[in-house]
Amino acid sequence: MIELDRIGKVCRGGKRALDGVSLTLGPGLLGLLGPNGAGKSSLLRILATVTRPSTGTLRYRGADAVASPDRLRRELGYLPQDFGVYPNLTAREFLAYLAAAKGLTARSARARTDELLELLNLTEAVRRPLRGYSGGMLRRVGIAQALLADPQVLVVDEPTAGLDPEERVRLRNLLSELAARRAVLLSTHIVSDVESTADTIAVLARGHLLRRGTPQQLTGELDGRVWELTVPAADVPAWQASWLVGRTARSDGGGVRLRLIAPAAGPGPAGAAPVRPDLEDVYLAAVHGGRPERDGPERQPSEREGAGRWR
Ligand SMILES: Nc1ncnc2c1ncn2[C@@H]1O[C@H](COP(=O)(O)OP(=O)(O)OP(=O)(O)O)[C@@H](O)[C@H]1O
Repeated sequence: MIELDRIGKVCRGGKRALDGVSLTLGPGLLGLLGPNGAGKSSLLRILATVTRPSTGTLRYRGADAVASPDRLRRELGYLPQDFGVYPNLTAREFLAYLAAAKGLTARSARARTDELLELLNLTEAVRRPLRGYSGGMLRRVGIAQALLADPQVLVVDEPTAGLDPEERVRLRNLLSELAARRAVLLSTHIVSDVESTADTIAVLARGHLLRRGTPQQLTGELDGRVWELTVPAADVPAWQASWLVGRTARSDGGGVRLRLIAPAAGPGPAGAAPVRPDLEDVYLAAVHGGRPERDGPERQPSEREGAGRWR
């Protein structure tokens, strides 16, 4: 449906936000994971044709969408990260205004607005000005505006930022439902936003696409590389210096349970138990290359230390 081929973006001042990113987007939910500054927003702005790539091509249904963006613009809904509203308008007035700007007739705008207010559970608040809405309600208004033209493609940039856990779950479920009938791209730095709902995951860091696949494929790639063991609390910094440490948890006996991600499959440290990799491990391994967080990318494990250690 949408093909990005070797997309690069150099920002004003020379900063390279994206470098050679190739990605296809089809029906279903694609979760774009990456830390702050990875280039997610830059990629989404290019997809939404708000900005042009410096290099590479963007194609929609086979046609060049940089040279001729009209069709993609008509068929794409976009919720930017810094989505703003007119605080004195009600949700209905705001959506009606945007529907008019998108060229919907007054009649279809009214029908579509009512439908979306219902879908996004905003009917009760419909007479109140937007300035009194919670963060979660405003995100839902943001999703509603992105859905006004019943888009084939929905692109949402960090939509769960600032939401409480309940609102986060509701939004996650809604996006998953919407992805049943269209292509949805959801960017986030929070693994749990996409863990149970994404059909495909892509991991972006430092402007590069590091991984892409189904959650099963990506976790399968880490088989034999994730370990857990309990260590005394005082030893945690030493482990963190030589291993990529994922989740930690206090254990009953006063120690700390560590989750270790090795750069390659091999024997784990003495006393460690192999565990099933999850998407958080995939994300950390991709972003840090399986190395301890403080290490530079060129570091290699010494043979004496075994496959798992980087010292
Ligand atoms: N207009 C711009 N001018 C200069 N640098 C920019 C511009 N837009 C983005 N950048 C830089 O490009 C890199 C990628 O930014 P981008 O906003 O795309 O990342 P992100 O993954 O969306 O992160 P965040 O979640 O923090 O917004 C960052 O280092 C950012 O500072």
